[in-house]
Amino acid sequence: MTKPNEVALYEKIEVKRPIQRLLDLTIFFLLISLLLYRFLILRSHAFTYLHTLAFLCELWFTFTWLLLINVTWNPIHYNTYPQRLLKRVDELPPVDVFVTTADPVLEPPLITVNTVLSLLAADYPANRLAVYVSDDGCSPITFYSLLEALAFAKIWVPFCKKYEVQVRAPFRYFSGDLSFDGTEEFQCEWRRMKDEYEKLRRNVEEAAKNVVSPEIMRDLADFSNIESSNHPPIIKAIWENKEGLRDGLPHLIYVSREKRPQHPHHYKAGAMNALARVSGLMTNAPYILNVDCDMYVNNPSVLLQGMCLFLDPTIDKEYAFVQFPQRFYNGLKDDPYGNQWIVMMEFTFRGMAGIQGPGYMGTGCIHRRKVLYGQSPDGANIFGKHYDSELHKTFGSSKDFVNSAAHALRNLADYPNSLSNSIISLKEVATSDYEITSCWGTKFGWLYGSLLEDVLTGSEIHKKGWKSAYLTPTPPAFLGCAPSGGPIPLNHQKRAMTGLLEIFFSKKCPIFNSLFGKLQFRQRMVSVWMSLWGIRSIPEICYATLPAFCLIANSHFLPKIQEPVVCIPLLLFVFYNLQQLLQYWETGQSARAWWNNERMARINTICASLLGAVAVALKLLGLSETVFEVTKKESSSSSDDTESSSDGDLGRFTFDESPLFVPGTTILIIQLLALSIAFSRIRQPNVVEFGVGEVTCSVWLILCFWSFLKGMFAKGKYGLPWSTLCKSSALAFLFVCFCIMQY
Ligand SMILES: O=c1ccn([C@@H]2O[C@H](COP(=O)(O)OP(=O)(O)O[C@H]3O[C@H](CO)[C@@H](O)[C@H](O)[C@H]3O)[C@@H](O)[C@H]2O)c(=O)[nH]1
Ligand SMILES: [Mn+2]
Repeated sequence: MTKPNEVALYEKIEVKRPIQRLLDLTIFFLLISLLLYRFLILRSHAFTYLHTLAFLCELWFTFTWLLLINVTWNPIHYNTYPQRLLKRVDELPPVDVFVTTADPVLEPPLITVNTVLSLLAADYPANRLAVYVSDDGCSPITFYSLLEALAFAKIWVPFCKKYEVQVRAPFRYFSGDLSFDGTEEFQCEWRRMKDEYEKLRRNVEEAAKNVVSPEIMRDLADFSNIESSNHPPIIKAIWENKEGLRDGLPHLIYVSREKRPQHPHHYKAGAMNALARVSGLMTNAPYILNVDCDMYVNNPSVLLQGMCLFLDPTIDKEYAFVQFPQRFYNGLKDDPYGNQWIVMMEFTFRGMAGIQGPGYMGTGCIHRRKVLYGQSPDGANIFGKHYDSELHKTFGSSKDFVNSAAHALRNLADYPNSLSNSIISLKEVATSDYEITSCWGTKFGWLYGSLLEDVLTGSEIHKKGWKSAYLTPTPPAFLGCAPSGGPIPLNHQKRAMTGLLEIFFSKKCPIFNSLFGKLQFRQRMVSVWMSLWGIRSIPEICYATLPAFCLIANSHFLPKIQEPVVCIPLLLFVFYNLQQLLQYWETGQSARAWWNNERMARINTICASLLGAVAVALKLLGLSETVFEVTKKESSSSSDDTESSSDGDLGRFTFDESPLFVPGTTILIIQLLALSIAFSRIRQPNVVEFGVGEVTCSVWLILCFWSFLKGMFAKGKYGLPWSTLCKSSALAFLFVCFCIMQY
């Protein structure tokens, strides 16, 4: 598909990475050799637990390596031609945009406001765009902030379009200085805009501190005496583009779905489904873009870019969704928390794009509405029928909604476009018990059952045979806020691992589910690779204890330095790290960034995945439910964002009492004890069984957990709390006793 085509709106280009492929295969070959070596040892010597455990772990590493090669083997790049699109298409299709926010404290409203402003100002006809904000926190402050945002949008949007501003989230735009190349008029307007934005910021921040004037309180009457987890639905059209002006402001709608303690609300997936229904009644656009509240539009042409893939006349098979990468604006130099995911996006998502398509990442994605409503590529619905007169059984009891869904499924554009759709229907579809008799969340929509509703929803779409695309425009399409510190990224990671394991242990497990479905074989392998991420902690922790075990019990699991086979693990170590390093260089990052990510990967698997596995085990045993903990977003737009930490502390790892830090601290203490015991033995060289291999592994692990080592001696949030140190020391002590018993 690389032939240049005059009429095509996009083209797909294979990305050539011969060195990566060569390294992939070399590493695979070395892993197989290591397995062979292990196997021969097990056969020639008597059975030992040590070698068996090492063999099993290495078998696992080899298997996941093979899966990873499958993921990254055929990277694809898409080029899009929005200019051709504008010439070819008279009327662009409508798009509904969903923004989700859940907690005005963890997600400061100013962040949501900026995201909404960047969406209202996107390059797309205003009469074809509607922005829906879902507020799961049902917060008057969020609502009030949106009212304020609207007032500012009335001057901000024309300003952006007149001067072709690139970054349309004001907090980012005004974080830089005025460049003095503009005309005098521009400079004057720039200053006025900046002042107005400052006013908006102050109002929003003061509202968050509950300093709201009485007149405003009148607007907020609906929110009085409301609990965020127990309230009726609140739906308000903040702005309606009544005259349908192309250059006006898009619709802006606030939605807070009903919540009642007796009905599960299914977190974000539940919010998205409620938005799908509300927007179905109001605008019913055939395309839906969704972003998290912190993901602002960084490239104003994103919607046009996406449309290039949906509207291409030469296309043979439609795309179900177009995913943009997750990129972050608050990334620190050299990625100290390993939370910028640049390599992961570039290698794995681009790789998936070369198979059936990238997974859905939950944000920065444009979907076809009918696909979310469960339609298959051949037009059949979830029951395999092409026309269903009993849609109400699927979509719930609202006749108006069923009618709108029928329109969407049949690609009809004549849906009455009015925000003033009867308020009774609107509230009906946003109630907390609406879904009870329907298939929402079970057969279509955003699916329930995992904290990673995105992975689940995306892979169900692929299973129907749909493909998806991955667009990586420059400048990046969206930018969000990456979690930083210590506890926040680990919690974030733990939630992801929990979600993956929930999928793995559910009826939707990619290994068995619809084994003969329309999922391409290699895409199935991608799903398996992804869902297995959650259990990586177990082999990794086992393997991480092997060198320590050997040092204490005076034994060895790696070949000795004088044996020729030592070159297998040695080369494996060299080539693996070389390949990783090359990936960081290829994406324009430093060696330091590579190292930071390498150590964070160890910390994440050993700490976060393990606790994710525990959470899922408790869920499977029926002891507790998994909870979607919203990630804290820092409002770097506020003037007092320096957070009392000096520059030198930027990127420094922080700790709290969370059990997340126990596994890592334990592993570290074990290595330290093991090394000291080993050194005490070196004085009697003829009895020493362990070798350079074991010592190197142990030292490597200490380097990976260096921030924990520093945490042992630091104070405050930079120090490991006593309780964690005690728990970990006790566990490490038990381990050492166990090893000494084997000696
Ligand atoms: O009950 C809830 C909980 C969360 N959210 C929203 O969900 C989004 C994601 O939450 P966040 O805490 O930022 O999670 P992240 O891990 O950063 O999100 C990633 O992971 C999620 C789960 O896979 C995806 O849904 C997201 O799109 C993806 O960015 C935010 O907009 C929240 O406001 C709700 O609307 N309702
Ligand atoms: Mn997020």
